[in-house]
Amino acid sequence: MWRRRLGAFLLRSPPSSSSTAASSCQHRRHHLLPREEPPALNRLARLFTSQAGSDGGNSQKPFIAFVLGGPGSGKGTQCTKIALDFGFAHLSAGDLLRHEIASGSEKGELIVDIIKEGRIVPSEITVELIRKAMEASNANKVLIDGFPRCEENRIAFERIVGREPDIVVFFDCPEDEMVKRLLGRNQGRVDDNIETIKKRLKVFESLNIPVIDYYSSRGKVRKVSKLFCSAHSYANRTTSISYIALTPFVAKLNGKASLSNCKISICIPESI
Ligand SMILES: Nc1ncnc2c1ncn2[C@@H]1O[C@H](COP(=O)(O)OP(=O)(O)OP(=O)(O)O)[C@@H](O)[C@H]1O
Ligand SMILES: O=c1ccn([C@@H]2O[C@H](COP(=O)(O)O)[C@@H](O)[C@H]2O)c(=O)[nH]1
Ligand SMILES: [Mg+2]
Repeated sequence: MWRRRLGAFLLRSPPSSSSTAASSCQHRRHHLLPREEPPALNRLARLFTSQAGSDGGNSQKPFIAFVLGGPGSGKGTQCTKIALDFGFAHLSAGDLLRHEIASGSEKGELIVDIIKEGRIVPSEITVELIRKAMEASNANKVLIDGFPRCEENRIAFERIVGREPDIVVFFDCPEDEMVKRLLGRNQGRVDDNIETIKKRLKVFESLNIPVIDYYSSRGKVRKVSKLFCSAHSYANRTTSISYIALTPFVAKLNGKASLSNCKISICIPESI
C-alpha cells in the first residue's frame, strides 16, 4: 500500500502538449506543470523499461540531472545526499557564483550585486562556470543544482554545452515553508533576508517555473510533491524521495538488470 501512495505522490505523468521555448528571462510562466496521476509501481517499471535500451551511462556523455525548486526548497540538502548515495558530482550554480565572488575577481563584484537583488546572473557567466566545473569533475553523473533559472539560461546551456538534461528533479515546496527555512538558515548569505527572499520568490515564479514547464512538456520532470517537500519529520528520510525520483535512471546507470535491484524499498508510513 505504501508503495502505491509513494508512487502517486512522486511520479507525475508528463503532459502531451509541447511548450514554446521563450527566448529571454523576461517571459512569464506557462501552465504546463506535471499533472497529478496515480501511477504506482507499474509506472515506475515502465519508466525503467523505457530507459533500459539506451546506452546504460557508458558513453562519454555524462548523465545530467537539473535539480530545481524555489529558494529554500531543499535542493542543496538533497543533492548532498544524492551525491553521497549515488556517486553523482554535485555542482551548485549558486555555490559556483559565490566562489567567484570569494575569488575577488571583477566578475565577482558584478555577481554579488545581482545576488543581493535576487536577480539572475548573465547566462554566459553561469554557463561557463558550470561547463568548467563539469569538465574538472570528469564525472559520468552530474547534479546541476539551481540551474537553469530562466529560459535564457536554459537555451544558453543547451547551446554551449550541446546537451539537454536527462532528467529534471523539481522540489515543489510550499512558499511559507521555504521562507521559514531561509530565515533560519544562518549561513551568512547576503540574500537570506526577507526583502531579498521576496524578490527571489517572484523571480522563481515568473522565470524559473517556465523552465520547469518546458521540461515537463518534454517528459523530463520528476516532481517531488508539496506534501513531501514540507514534511519536516521526514527530513532524514528525504533521500528516499530522491531514490524514487532517480531510481530508474540510477538503475540504468549502474547497468542493473531489473527493477528488483533498485533501491525503492523505503517505507513512508501511511500517516504522512
Ligand atoms: N526537509 C527539510 N525539513 C526541514 N528543513 C530543511 C529540509 N530540507 C532542508 N532544510 C533546511 O532548509 C534550509 C534550506 O535548505 P537548502 O539550503 O537545501 O535549500 P536550497 O533549495 O538549496 O536553497 P537555495 O535555493 O537558497 O540555495 C537549510 O537550512 C536546510 O537545512
Ligand atoms: O544559475 C544561477 C544560480 C544562482 N543565481 C543567483 O544566485 C542566487 C543564489 O542561488 P542559490 O541557488 O539559491 O544558491 C540566486 O538568487 C541568483 O541571484 C543565478 O543568477 N543563476
Ligand atoms: Mg542551495
